[in-house]
Amino acid sequence: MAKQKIAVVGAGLIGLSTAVYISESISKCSVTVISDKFTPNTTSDVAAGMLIPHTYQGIPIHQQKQLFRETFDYLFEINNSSEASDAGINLVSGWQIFKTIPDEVLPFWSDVVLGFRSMTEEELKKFPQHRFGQAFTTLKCDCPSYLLWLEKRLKGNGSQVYARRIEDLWELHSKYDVVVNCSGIGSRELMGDLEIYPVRGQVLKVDAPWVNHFIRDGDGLTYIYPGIHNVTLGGTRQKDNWNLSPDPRSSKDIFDRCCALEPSLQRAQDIKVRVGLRPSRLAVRLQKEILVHDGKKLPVVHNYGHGSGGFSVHRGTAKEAARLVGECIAALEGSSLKAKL
Ligand SMILES: Cc1cc2nc3c(=O)[nH]c(=O)nc-3n(C[C@H](O)[C@H](O)[C@H](O)COP(=O)(O)OP(=O)(O)OC[C@H]3O[C@@H](n4cnc5c(N)ncnc54)[C@H](O)[C@@H]3O)c2cc1C
Ligand SMILES: O=C([O-])CC(=O)C(=O)O
Repeated sequence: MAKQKIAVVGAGLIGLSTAVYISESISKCSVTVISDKFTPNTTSDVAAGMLIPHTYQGIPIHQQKQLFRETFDYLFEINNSSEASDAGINLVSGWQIFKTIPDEVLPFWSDVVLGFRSMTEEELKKFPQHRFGQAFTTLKCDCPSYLLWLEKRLKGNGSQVYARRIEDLWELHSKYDVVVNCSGIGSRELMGDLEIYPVRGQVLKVDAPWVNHFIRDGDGLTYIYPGIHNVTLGGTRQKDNWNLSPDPRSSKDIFDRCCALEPSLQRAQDIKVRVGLRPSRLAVRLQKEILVHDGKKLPVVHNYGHGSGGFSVHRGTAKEAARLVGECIAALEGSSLKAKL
């Protein structure tokens, strides 16, 4: 039987990781990634890349935990291999601190990260404004390195990668059997999905190599995340704001908030400002859809809407998207067999 041709739209974290999963798990297909932007110009490049889950209101907690666990285990294996530095993956320990005791003292992901415990009184002395904290070790991606590594893996296994903007998924019908839509915030226009909205995030990427412990305020607004090449200082969360230009007042506010938690950051050098639009939705859209037009059918698998947590769940959602692609291929093969009989 001829190989089924799969087009993946989008070359951010979700498109590339989904394309890698499909190409490495389904032998009877060829994979092509088509995207208008590539690293270093995607939202995924702006992210801090920390594996700390955000809660999706529209997904049952046990499923979110499973998506996180699959992603953590996958990246932990890379971290423990000689690929770690090429892939830009490292382990990082640190603190999530709270001004008041949170409702969830033990979050659902506490037994997936490593060594989760409450902070001691001694540790909390560093943060006089905060009353409670969680200490743990998790993984961090250097996002541009990880995206390049995924792209290299894809090209290495014979997949194709093209730069092109898609206005309508039907453009792909004549050449591809199944389309996988990983266009992130682009799905608002491409699919007319009004459930997806941007949450603007501005961060600073700074040089401060002496900072090697992460600090995250539990309010989710202020964070200091040391990575392989720089430290990410955050942030902002501005719902429905599409502005990709850096705002100098936000930069000063972020810097001041981070210095209040880690005063040594006053000496940080080489400060770069980055802005990204989190593709936010009540739940990730991880679903099969058969588009029908003029009697023709186009099987589509959607995988978009990861909001603030794409890095934390990407491998899990890639696996589920690949399973749905497998179902589409089985249905196509079944119908072509029927047509021959
Ligand atoms: C400031 C900030 C910090 C973050 N920190 C973290 C973190 O620490 N941990 C975490 O888990 N998550 C974090 N995130 C969230 C994470 O970045 C996102 O969830 C993730 O990057 C989404 O990936 P994506 O591939 O869906 O989107 P994108 O990276 O936006 O990729 C979408 C792709 O689709 C392409 N595309 C769109 N429309 C079309 C079209 N019509 N035709 C062709 N191509 C198209 C785009 O060019 C792009 O290549 C952060 C986000 C921000 C903004
Ligand atoms: O909240 C965090 O710790 C980082 C993040 O995911 C974001 O800014 O979206």
